[in-house]
Amino acid sequence: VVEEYSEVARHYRIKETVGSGGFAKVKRAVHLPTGEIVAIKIMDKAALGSDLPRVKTEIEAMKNLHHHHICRLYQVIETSRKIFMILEYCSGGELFDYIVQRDRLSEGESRTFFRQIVSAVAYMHNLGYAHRDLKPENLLIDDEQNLKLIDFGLCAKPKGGMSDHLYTCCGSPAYAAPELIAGKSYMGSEADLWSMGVLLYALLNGFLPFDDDNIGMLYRKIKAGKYDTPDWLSPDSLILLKQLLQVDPKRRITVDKLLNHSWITNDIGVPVEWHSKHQMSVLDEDVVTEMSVHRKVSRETMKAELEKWNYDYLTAAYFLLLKKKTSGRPVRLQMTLDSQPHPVVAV
Ligand SMILES: Cn1cc(Br)cc1C(=O)Nc1[nH]nc2c1CN(C(=O)N[C@H](CN1CCCC1)c1ccccc1)C21CC1
Repeated sequence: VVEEYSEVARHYRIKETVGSGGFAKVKRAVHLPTGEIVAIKIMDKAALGSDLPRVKTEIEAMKNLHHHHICRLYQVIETSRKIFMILEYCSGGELFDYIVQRDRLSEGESRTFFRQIVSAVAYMHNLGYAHRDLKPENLLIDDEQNLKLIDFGLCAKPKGGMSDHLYTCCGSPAYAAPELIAGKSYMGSEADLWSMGVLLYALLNGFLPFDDDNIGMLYRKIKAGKYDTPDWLSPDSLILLKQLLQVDPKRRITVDKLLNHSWITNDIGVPVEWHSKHQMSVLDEDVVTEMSVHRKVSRETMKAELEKWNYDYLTAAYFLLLKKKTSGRPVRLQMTLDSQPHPVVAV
């Protein structure tokens, strides 16, 4: 087992497990060169079996998705038996647990979170991706109360663009759109909007619009599209829920219409900004300086290496130094294990 972790252990000190799912587990870790906290998603290739393509899908998608409300991928390490995804750490855990702990959220808090979800989904849809598994378990809260979207194993980027239809039935039943469970061909983007309706309902009520222990009954409820409307729901939120939980996908609201929807802009006044705050085209000069000095190479050499975006330890060091800079911490790399001078034995 040791050799499986040797590559990871060179740059990371692995801490406790924060989540374990079917074929993967997630551990908190420290990135030794910067001291930054990260999350490492560890998957055993043998245990993955036929699910291995999902991991490749997730990795390829995350390499193209750079957004402040999408969990960032820093590095990928593949050994003979394991795949390690080094990802952004969110200390607030899952939105799901946050809602459960509070029973339900106020309209104001629901709006703050929902705007962040709209921002991430609008960014994805405008890049031609559909998430297809939107639910509170896949939204993490970071240390600044920002939501970060995770789990892109089911996301799709139809070859023919967003107008192309998808066929694979996937995602979690309670959040699945009627056309998806009807087995019809469907648009990933339209299915995402339905899931956002289920999400908004869960934020505002603390329970699901369609729920049943019997999967057949659950499907019938979803296809009927009828849900309870507790008296604490405002008229505006009822209107928005109705536009999202439209059984006919062609009549369902699109994410572009959501950006300046009256419920979305209530009390805030401005539409949702979906463009990414992360820009990838220009490398940050301070970070390049620190890295080129630390590795004793010219800035040009370091820039050329970084622009390959290999998602190796250089990519991780770049992103984590940049995160330090934006958080106002010093842009400094510590000596890592392999570049540490060997301990001199005290004579
Ligand atoms: C729960 N929790 C409590 C604290 Br404090 C921090 C966390 C926490 O999970 N933090 C965290 N930061 N970054 C991540 C996580 C969890 N995490 C995850 O990717 N978590 C998902 C959660 N999915 C939701 C539905 C099924 C599984 C996961 C996927 C596979 C195996 C285990 C967990 C990442 C790596 C992106």
